[in-house]
Amino acid sequence: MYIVTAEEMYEIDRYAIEKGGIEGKVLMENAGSQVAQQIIQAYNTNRKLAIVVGSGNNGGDGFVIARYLAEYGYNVTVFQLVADHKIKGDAAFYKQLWLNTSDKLAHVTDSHQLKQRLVDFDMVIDAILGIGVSGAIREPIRSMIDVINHLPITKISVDIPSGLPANDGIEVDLAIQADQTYIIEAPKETVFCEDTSIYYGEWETVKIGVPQAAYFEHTSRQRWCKKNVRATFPKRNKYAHKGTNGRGLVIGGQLTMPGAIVLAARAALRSGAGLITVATVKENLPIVSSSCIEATYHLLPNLTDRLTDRDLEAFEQIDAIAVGMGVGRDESQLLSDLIEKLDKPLLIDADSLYQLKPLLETQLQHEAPIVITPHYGEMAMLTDTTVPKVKRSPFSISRQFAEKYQVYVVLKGRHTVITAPNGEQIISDQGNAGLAKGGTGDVLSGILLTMIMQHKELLPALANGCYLHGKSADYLVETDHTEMDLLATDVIEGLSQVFRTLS
Ligand SMILES: NC(=O)C1=CN([C@@H]2O[C@H](COP(=O)(O)OP(=O)(O)OC[C@H]3O[C@@H](n4cnc5c(N)ncnc54)[C@H](O)[C@@H]3O)[C@@H](O)[C@H]2O)[C@@H](O)CC1
Ligand SMILES: Nc1ncnc2c1ncn2[C@@H]1O[C@H](COP(=O)(O)OP(=O)(O)O)[C@@H](O)[C@H]1O
Ligand SMILES: [K+]
Repeated sequence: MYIVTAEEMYEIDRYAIEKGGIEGKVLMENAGSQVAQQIIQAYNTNRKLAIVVGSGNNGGDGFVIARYLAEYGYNVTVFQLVADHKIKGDAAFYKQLWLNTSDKLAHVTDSHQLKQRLVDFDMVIDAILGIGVSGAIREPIRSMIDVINHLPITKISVDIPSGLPANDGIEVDLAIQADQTYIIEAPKETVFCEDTSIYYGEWETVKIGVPQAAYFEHTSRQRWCKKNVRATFPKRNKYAHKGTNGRGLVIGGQLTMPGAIVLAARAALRSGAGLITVATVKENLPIVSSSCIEATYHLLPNLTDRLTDRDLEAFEQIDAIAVGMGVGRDESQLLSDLIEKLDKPLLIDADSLYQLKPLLETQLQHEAPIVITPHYGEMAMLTDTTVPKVKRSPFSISRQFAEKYQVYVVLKGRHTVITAPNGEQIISDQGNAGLAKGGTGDVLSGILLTMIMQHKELLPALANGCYLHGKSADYLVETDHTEMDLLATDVIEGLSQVFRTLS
């Protein structure tokens, strides 16, 4: 499933019209009829429906919906919130079709009037503003949105809750708080941003006949589903041996944080790595090795000093490295050596992201790919901004960072945004609030390390790793656990169930 900005959606519509040969009117008819079908399936006909329409094509969709629902037997009234001359083009055409069969069109020009008129209704269908919204919401629409939000009736938005921007990075002024949104064709970026997803309520997409080719040409952002995992997950070779399944190195677990590296190592092994070596400090060897007996060990005097020739030689056999889980935040020569002296795919997580920050000022001398896995706080630190700004702009901040430093970015959260150095993006929205607990990020790093070693292409590798991690948590809260008691170690154990669903 593709995810779009407003500009991309307009380009996609244009493609459908100009190259696909589908008239704009047909697209609007399809949009309205498809939304009406969804409403027919979800809500019975004894409801009294108000459809509020604005000046643009979103309002045009509203007139089409009105016609279909009235034909089906609903009691429908359309409230036009703008002057007649503002309704133009296809929207005006569908307004006329509505008037040909119904006299239930009321002009409402102020919010008091709207409030009085809507008290008799059970449900309001919001076709006031679509993706064409720009700037602060102007009066009288502003007060009207406020009135609708305060009505104790079901609110259904068409395409996008009116007032909400489609693109990330824009501060929300005022928007309809919908119970349900029927999104036309493709979810917009704000569906997946923490501060804005709430406005959509439940959401579903309706297809209106836009050719897939339009998406290939105009967007490079998609939501990762089981279908994508199945299509890209590498098959286990019958004749595989441990060497062919990847030799990974995890570096971390200083004195006060031995658990972090155990979680990463065990998660890497559970997700299919052939061999995992844990590089950690001598003092922690007993606890770490007894918790992960399948791994091999490489001892380091501390986790910040330069790597010796002996270390570099030992790491030469390694296919990929993950560093940062419980290494502490002191300045690190070790991280610079990993970047400059070992040309292996390198995943940088947790504390090592703090150590990476000063190194970003000089060009990163690393041919093999670098993957960083920050949560919002770490991303805010890396980009000298605030957590609220990262939450508002997860797509754009990730893209700017990935393109500027030519790294892969896995920005972790309820919706994890994965970005390639060329700006291509994937959203992974599996998982639940049970994952909001210390250690789950370490588990993700271990899983991602294995995926990096086993896939040919890195973006699907990272997306598949995030899918496994989130799906394991989802499976666990549906069976033996809840969002309260779920532990990072459980997420490792849940992986086997997820693998079963993939075969
Ligand atoms: N071919 C197409 O373009 C299709 C468009 N569709 C619908 O059309 C919508 C987009 O249509 P439009 O581009 O006409 O955009 P809108 O329907 O969002 O309307 C934009 C108009 O709203 C008003 N407006 C914008 N910002 C405002 C603000 N801050 N305060 C008050 N009023 C404001 C302005 O009059 C502006 O011209 C989509 O969301 C979707 O619902 C669908 O019908 C499918 C096909
Ligand atoms: N509410 C949530 N819903 C879904 N996933 C979540 C939620 N909270 C956290 N996660 C996931 O859990 C992991 C937490 O990582 P992180 O914050 O680095 O944890 P830690 O550093 O303690 O191991 C990330 O993969 C994130 O996407
Ligand atoms: K709307």
